[in-house]
Amino acid sequence: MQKNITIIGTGAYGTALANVLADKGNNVVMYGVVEQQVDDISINHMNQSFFRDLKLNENIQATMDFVASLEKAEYIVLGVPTKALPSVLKDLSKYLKKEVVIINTAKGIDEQDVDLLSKYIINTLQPTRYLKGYCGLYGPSIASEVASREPTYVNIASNDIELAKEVCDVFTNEYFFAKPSNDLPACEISAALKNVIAIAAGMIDESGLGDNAHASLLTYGLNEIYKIAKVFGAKHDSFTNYATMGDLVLTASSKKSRNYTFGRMIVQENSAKKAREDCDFTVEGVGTCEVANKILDKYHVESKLFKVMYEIIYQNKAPKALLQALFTL
Ligand SMILES: NC(=O)C1=CN([C@@H]2O[C@H](COP(=O)(O)OP(=O)(O)OC[C@H]3O[C@@H](n4cnc5c(N)ncnc54)[C@H](OP(=O)(O)O)[C@@H]3O)[C@@H](O)[C@H]2O)C=CC1
Ligand SMILES: O=C(CO)COP(=O)(O)O
Repeated sequence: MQKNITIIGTGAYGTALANVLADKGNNVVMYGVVEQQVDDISINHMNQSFFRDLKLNENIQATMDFVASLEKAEYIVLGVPTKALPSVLKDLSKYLKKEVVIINTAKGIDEQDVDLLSKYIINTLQPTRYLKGYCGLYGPSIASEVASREPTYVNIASNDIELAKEVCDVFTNEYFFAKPSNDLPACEISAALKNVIAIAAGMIDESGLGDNAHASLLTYGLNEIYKIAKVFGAKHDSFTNYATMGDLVLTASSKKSRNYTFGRMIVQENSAKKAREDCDFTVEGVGTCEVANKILDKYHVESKLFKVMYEIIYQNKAPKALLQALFTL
């Protein structure tokens, strides 16, 4: 059955998911803060800031009017980066007037409480009494490929598995396949932390260490992610699904990944500081690396990989420290 869905954010992923949902026959309204993107979607049925000449589903509407965008919403997809969530949630708390299911796609960790992003979102919206349910959507899904309607599998994770199944039905179409998971901590912690491993993988590959080293890093990284996710109640069984292993393999191997590309820039410029200054695209792994280190401290977890990545990104340690930490005796 046709659902009314609002997507917050007219960036790469919000737009890709709008296409998925509209192709399924849902009514999709996007809310954006960038006029050029909103107009491009509404008038030209394109979002050329991200997808050049790709034609989007013509039924997608876009607006800069937040209140109007929420009017009919039954489901709200949060399609903004983690750092934008506080302001989006503040606005939602103010303007929500009917019950909605929230589907978050931001890959991050709550920096303030050093805790799950889902907990932060739920705790912020619960007092409104309009939060009907919460899910996270995670998996190996580069936005441009999703927008081009290339086959993609993701997990919809929720503490309420029946809700996860319902939301999977809302998203699944002939090229986008959503599978339910009841392990929200595994999916969301892994979705966030894999971006740091992707930066490390970009560094390893740009250093010319070879495919063996690349695969070894991913194996090591997945184990380190599990060690940290366990703190939040993640189950080991969940570490072979799309949101965990799948997204790590993709993001840490694809030249289309911004985190991986940023890792390569660090080695090219021989400085994470310089790479950060030159980087004009969203790289969630940078912020996540800092919170990951707060988790290590708070919960007394050891991780050589996350520690050295913090030193490289935030303490100006030379990029070669990664190789010394992982590939020397
Ligand atoms: N791109 C991808 O392949 C995938 C991304 N994700 C995740 O999705 C999240 C969003 O990423 P992505 O779409 O790529 O990011 P982008 O940088 O492409 O787009 C983010 C969009 O959100 C806008 N925005 C920022 N603040 C607000 C706000 N307060 N209200 C409304 N819109 C706002 C930005 O505007 P402005 O430019 O002005 O800041 C921009 O249009 C990230 O957490 C990412 O990890 C998940 C899977 C795949
Ligand atoms: O999370 C992603 C794919 O699943 C997108 O990765 P990047 O943010 O590194 O481009």
